[in-house]
Order: sequence, then C-alpha cells, then structure tokens
Amino acid sequence: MNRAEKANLQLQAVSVLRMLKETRTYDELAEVTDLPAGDLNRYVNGHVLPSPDRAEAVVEGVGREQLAEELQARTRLDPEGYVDNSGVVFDQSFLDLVAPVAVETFDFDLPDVVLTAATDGITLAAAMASYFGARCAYAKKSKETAVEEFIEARQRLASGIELTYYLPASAIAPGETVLVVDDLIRSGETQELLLDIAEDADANVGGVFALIAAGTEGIERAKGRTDAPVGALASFE
Ligand SMILES: O=P(O)(O)OC[C@H]1O[C@H](OP(=O)(O)OP(=O)(O)O)[C@H](O)[C@@H]1O
Repeated sequence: MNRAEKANLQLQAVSVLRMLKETRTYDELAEVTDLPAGDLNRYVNGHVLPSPDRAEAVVEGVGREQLAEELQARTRLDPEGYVDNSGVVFDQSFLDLVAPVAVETFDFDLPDVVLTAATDGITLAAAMASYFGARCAYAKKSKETAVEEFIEARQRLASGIELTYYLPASAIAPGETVLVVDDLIRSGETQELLLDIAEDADANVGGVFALIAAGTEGIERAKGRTDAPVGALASFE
C-alpha cells in the first residue's frame, strides 16, 4: 500500500467509526470494534488517525458486519415482499462507505467502469466509481435522443414482459474491466442484462455486487454467468 492508499484507508475507517458512533456511546463502540474508547473518541473527533492496521480491521471486519446491519435497519420490506431502500440509496454519505468494504470482502478486480441500471443503482454506482477513480455508466430502459450508437440487451422476463436496456456504445471500451453493481438483486434479470451489455462491449467482468440480495435466485443466476466474484452486503429471505 502506498502512502496515499494508506491515508485513504485511514479516512475511510474514520467515516465508518463516525457512522457507527451515530447510534452508539463510545463504550458501545469500543465493544463493537475491540478498540479503547479513548482512542475511538480521538479518531471520531479527527484529532488522531487510526494506524493503517487498525484502519484495515475497522474497514474490513467491523465495517462489513455493521454496514450490513445498518442496511437492514434502513430497509423496509412491505407485506408483499417489495423493498423500500430509499433510506439507503438517497444517502450518499452512507453509500460512500460501501466501496472499500465491498472490495475488501469480495476481492473484485478494480474496475475501469462501474456499470448499473437506472434508476436505483445509480447513486451506489456513482459512489463506488468515485472511490475507484473509475467511470460510472448506467443502462436505461429508453434511448437517449442524441446518442447514435447503443449496446442493447433484451430479455423476456418470467412475467412475460420484454425488457430492453440501452447503454451508449461509447461508455465501455473493449478490454476494460467492468464492475456490475445494483442496489438490489432479486431475480438477477437486471444483472444478467448488464452482463450481456459488458459481454457485447468485449469488456472483462471484475465482479457483480449488490447492496441487498432478496432471496438467493439472483446471486445464483449471476454466478452462473461469470467466474468473477458475485456478492451482496446484506440478504433478506
Ligand atoms: O434482480 P432483479 O429481479 O432484476 O431486480 C433488481 C432490480 O430491480 C430494481 O430496479 P427496477 O427494475 O425496479 O427499476 P428502478 O430502479 O427504476 O426502480 C433494482 O434497482 C434492480 O435494478
């Protein structure tokens, strides 16, 4: 790790600790992190940065578990099983914490492009792209008027409805590494269309990542389509 990467990791750890501190006392935070309450106070207030080792432990270990809990707490499931995750996808500073935890947990190849589908995946994709220094691209269900060339992916869904996603052809260059992300993966139909787009662009898939998996069907479906790591931060049955 070079100096800039270390500094980035240390600042990420401070963000994670601040997020956790919102709903905890320092003693409770000490219990969660196994770090002394006095040190945590100095980190959260920005007086001292955690050492790179401590920062890594916070981002990798505690970060994943706590982010998953936080996700569950911010997500509502209605009686029909539909997910309301606006408390997550509208909160850019929460989403800023996700990329380092996701990459530590799932070991994705670092992307040139973070690809998602409009609409709800966009804020997550933007946050992750910014962390990786990658471009953010999103496929839409309609064609942008001024764009001449598109990559199209079409699928007849289980419901019988036909779904087409369009991505401007210039968004991904051949040979680039694409990380497919979304807020939610349920049937995996959307991710499959995004993987079709990546394949059409002659890109390498670096991974498939969702914040929330509703059931296991979507994750299994994506795993059937790529050898790259596939995972979600939290799951609902
Ligand atoms: O795994 P799947 O069964 O494909 O479901 C997941 C997709 O469903 C939601 O998008 P939706 O199609 O509702 O569009 P929206 O983001 O515009 O609401 C969500 O943002 C994912 O893209």
